[in-house]
Order: sequence, then C-alpha cells, then structure tokens
Amino acid sequence: MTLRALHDAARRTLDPVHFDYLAGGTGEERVLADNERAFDRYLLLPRVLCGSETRDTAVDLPGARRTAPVVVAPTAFHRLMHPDGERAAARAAAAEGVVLVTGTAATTAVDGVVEAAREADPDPAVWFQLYLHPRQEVTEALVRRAETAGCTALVVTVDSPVFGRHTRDLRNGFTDLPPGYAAENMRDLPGAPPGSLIDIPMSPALSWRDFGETVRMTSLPVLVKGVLHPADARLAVEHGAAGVIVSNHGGRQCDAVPAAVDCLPAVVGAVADRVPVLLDGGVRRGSDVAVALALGAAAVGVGRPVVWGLAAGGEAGVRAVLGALRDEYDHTLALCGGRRNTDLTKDMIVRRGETW
Ligand SMILES: Cc1cc2nc3c(=O)[nH]c(=O)nc-3n(C[C@H](O)[C@H](O)[C@H](O)COP(=O)(O)O)c2cc1C
Ligand SMILES: CCCCC(=O)C(=O)O
Repeated sequence: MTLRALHDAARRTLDPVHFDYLAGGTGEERVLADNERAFDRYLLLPRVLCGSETRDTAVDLPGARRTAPVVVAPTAFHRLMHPDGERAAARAAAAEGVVLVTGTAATTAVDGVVEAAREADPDPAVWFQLYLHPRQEVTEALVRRAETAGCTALVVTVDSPVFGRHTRDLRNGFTDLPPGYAAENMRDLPGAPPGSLIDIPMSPALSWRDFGETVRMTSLPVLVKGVLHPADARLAVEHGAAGVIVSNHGGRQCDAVPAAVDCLPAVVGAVADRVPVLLDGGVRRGSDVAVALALGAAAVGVGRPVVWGLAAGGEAGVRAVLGALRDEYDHTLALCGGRRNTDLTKDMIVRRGETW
C-alpha cells in the first residue's frame, strides 16, 4: 500500500469531523500546503560509485539508538482514529525500531503506551511530549508520570502559547472530545479537572525560565519542539535542551510562517554542532527524509501519515507507513551513493531551477 492509498483509506474510514481534525491546519491552510510543497524545491545531487551493498541507517538520538532516522511525531487523540489508539501506534513504532512520541493529549495514559511498546521491544524508546502548564506542580506531576512509565526523553512543545485556530474544526464545531474519550494523562493532577480537550491549558506567559525549570526537574534529556528562529534554537541550548525540533506544528498554529524545511538550514547552522536538530512537517517520502538529513537534520518526525496508517489499519497500518518510509529512504541513500546517514551532505542539495 502506498501512503496515498492509506490516506484515502483513512478518509473513508474516519468520521469526517475527525478526519478534518487530522488533516486540517490553521487559517487558509497555506503553511500546511507549503510544508509539503517546499520539499519539491530541494533536489538531491547524488554521488556515484561510493556506496555499499548494505546501508546502516541507524541514528543516535537523546536517550536512544534507533534503526532509522524517523520519529513518530506526537499527535493527539489516537483512540478517535482507531479503537486500539496509542497502543497500536506504540507497538508498531517499537517493532520498527523507531522513537514514538506520546504526549499530554494522548487518549491512553503514558504507562499504557510504554507497556504496549514493550510488547514489541523490551527496550523501546518512548518520549513524552509536554505542554508546559502555567502551574509548575502540574507540569512536574506530568514529568513524574512520564518518568515512572519509562519514557526516555521529554519533548516540550513551545509553538503553542495559545490554541491553534483550526479552520475545519471551528467550522465543524469540533471543540471537545466525544463522551468516553479524554486526555488521560491529565487525570487526577494536582488542582486540575478531569482531563478532556479543553482542559489542556496553554499560556502565552510561559518563558525560557519555565523551560529551564523543567529541564532541572528531571534527569531525562529534554528536547524543544516548535522552533523556527535560529536565535530561539540558541536559547534552547543555553537553557539545557538536549535537542531542537524545527516545526511549525504541521501548519496548525500560525498561517504566515515559512515551511519547516526552509527553516532547517539556519537552525542547523546555529546549534547542530551542539545538539541534534530534528525536523517535522511535510515529510511524505523517503527522499524527503534524505533531503532533511542532507540539510543537517539528525532525524525527521512524521505526523499525519502515521495517523493515516493507524486509521486505515491499526498497528499493521502504522507499520506499513514506517516500513515504507524506511525502505524508500534506504533506497534513496543507495541511489545517492551513501552508506550511512552522515554521507548525505549539504553539497548534495540543489534548489530546483538553480543548478549552477
Ligand atoms: C492531528 C494532529 C495532532 C497533533 N497533536 C500534537 C500534540 O498533541 N502535541 C504536539 O506537540 N504536536 C502535535 N501535532 C503536531 C505534530 O507533532 C507535528 O508537528 C506535525 O504533525 C508534523 O507535520 P506532518 O503532519 O506534516 O508530518 C499534531 C498534529 C496533528 C496533525
Ligand atoms: C490540546 C490538544 C492539542 C493537540 C494539537 O497539538 C493539535 O491538534 O495540533
């Protein structure tokens, strides 16, 4: 099955309101479209007669050596997409040997997600994505929950000082979860109400100081997700970030920002000598992975395609997506004369129409 076939199957399977939540973006969805389109503007300039029979696509990420430079980006509410929800995604990612990022807005509590990952791999890499709570004791309770469950890193999302205005959700009136579903990690937190969508607070008053306090409250590596400006990447590292994820939240926050991949080179220039830089947004093919790595990313995150797989076929569907991306990436690496990820370098990138 191609990714396109899985997308179409997900659309047929899902309640149209839930499909819109998955597929949509903010504003006129310009950034959503541009994330994918931007990859068409980067071309690979292969090297020849320097490859090998087998490739090593393994990557070292904070708290994890994994078999492919692909990470399952955090996406909320998996049980709306498939009855097996986050557990199916976790088993699939662990079986494929890649990092899964679960998070604050999961419809399965983090200990259940890690438990499912362990069914496929006794030593999985599950990271926990956190929206910093304006009350530090709530953030701390979430951090302890992730640590106790066995997560190996935290990811703090910093591009959401306020909720994104998702155009399709506003049109559909999708502003809370249906009965029977909740953001399970938000349950029973100090002073917090029982969790549902609107109970995940976001605050524009949060600062790097709050981020630094989060780093200090744990011994886990903490990555920052949602950086576009190179100055913020530097600040992240100065405040203890173990990695920076270049992301515009899949076009779901501000509809006037650049495509994620267009922001990658400047962030790589600012901090990649100190911490790994990851990218998410618009990755749909193995060659997109190769372009991001050649531009200096250590790995890429994949959001919507994983959920297409989940909706269309549960665990097997997610494995199909991750397997296809890995296989296409390995094939592209071979076509570029590479043996390992680091053989893809910036001199192997040209902009469409600008070849010398
Ligand atoms: C349905 C959906 C839910 C998401 N939920 C979260 C979330 O809870 N936390 C977060 O940091 N990012 C969230 N994101 C953003 C993704 O982590 C990622 O940045 C984005 O999907 C990447 O773009 P892509 O879908 O083109 O791969 C979500 C994205 C989608 C599509
Ligand atoms: C509070 C849930 C936020 C989920 C999210 O980040 C998204 O839909 O993009």
